[in-house]
Amino acid sequence: MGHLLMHPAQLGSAGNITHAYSLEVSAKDMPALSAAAPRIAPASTIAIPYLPREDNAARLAAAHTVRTLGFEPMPHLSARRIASFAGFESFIQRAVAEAGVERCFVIAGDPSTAMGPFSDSAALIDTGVFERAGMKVIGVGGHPEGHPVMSTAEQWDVLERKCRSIAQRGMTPLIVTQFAFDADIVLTWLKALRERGIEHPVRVGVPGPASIAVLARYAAVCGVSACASMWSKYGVSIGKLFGTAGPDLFVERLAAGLTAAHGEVSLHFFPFGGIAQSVKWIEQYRSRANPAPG
Ligand SMILES: NC(=O)C1=CN([C@@H]2O[C@H](COP(=O)(O)OP(=O)(O)OC[C@H]3O[C@@H](n4cnc5c(N)ncnc54)[C@H](O)[C@@H]3O)[C@@H](O)[C@H]2O)C=CC1
Ligand SMILES: Nc1nc(=O)c2c([nH]1)NC[C@@H]1CN(c3ccc(C(=O)N[C@@H](CCC(=O)O)C(=O)O)cc3)CN21
Repeated sequence: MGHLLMHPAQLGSAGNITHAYSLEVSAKDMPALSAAAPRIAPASTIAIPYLPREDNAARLAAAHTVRTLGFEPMPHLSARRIASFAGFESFIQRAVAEAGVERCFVIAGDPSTAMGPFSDSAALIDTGVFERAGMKVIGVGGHPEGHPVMSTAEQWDVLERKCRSIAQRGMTPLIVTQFAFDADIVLTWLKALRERGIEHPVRVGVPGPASIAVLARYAAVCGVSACASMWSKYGVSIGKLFGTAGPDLFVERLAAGLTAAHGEVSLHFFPFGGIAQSVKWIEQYRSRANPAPG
């Protein structure tokens, strides 16, 4: 991925964990992305979640905006929310034609039953629509905290199969994990992933700085655990469940724990507190990790 923008001297130093980060920005937040764009490295990946209240026109317009701003749009496709094969195929074809989309992220989605013909993300991959449209990278979800319906063995099996299918279709698999508040759980999961011989790049989901109330609400909506011990590890004391919290301790712990055995790892930010706040947090983290010489 040709967007090395840091000075070569910075590579390999502590601040490097934020290098080539990606951001998740929904269609309604495109004005905020445009405002923050000068502070984000050109060609950065911007994921566009498949939110239930947005339609395909809004998602395609967002992908176009991302491309126009000089970034790499990565639309999400939520298998269970897609009503028809034709709708799926035309969305992908239009994403390519109108926004030059080359990467997509597939996920089952939260509905307990499929609204159309696709009950899981493998079903989308197996249509062949992605490679026929010229897609280059397909992202799949990683679940370091576990999965509500699958056993651990099933999770690895499903992840391996999806990655194999993407590669066999001539595309590059990418694993993007659900956000989490406990870096140790992510490190353990990464090690297990590599021990299973899954060597594809991983983007670790990181919650952007936000009020603790907002973080707790997103955790609840997304089924992410946020118990007292995790809050405390995240740097939020239980007597102080107001105010805001950033991923400082999470990212520091992750960066400190990463070794060559964890393979290629970068960060994917969920800017729950707003795009500008996440970008500012990353700038501040970098300047702390890589103080200006002199
Ligand atoms: N702690 C939680 O509550 C978590 C929830 N999830 C949810 O699980 C989904 C997993 O997505 P992928 O990894 O792309 O799985 P996937 O598309 O690869 O599907 C794997 C298997 O899980 C089943 N499955 C997936 N989502 C389901 C759901 N919402 N209800 C019942 N069965 C489901 C599928 O039918 C399939 O058998 C996410 O969309 C998310 O909604 C994921 C991780 C954590
Ligand atoms: N299980 C699961 N489902 C998801 O949809 C999901 C994840 N996990 N993990 C990460 C991202 C985060 N996503 C989300 C989830 C919910 C909203 C949402 O409901 N937004 C509301 C505001 C909610 C609030 O502030 O409480 C909105 O109106 O945009 C947005 C993005 C999508 N993703």
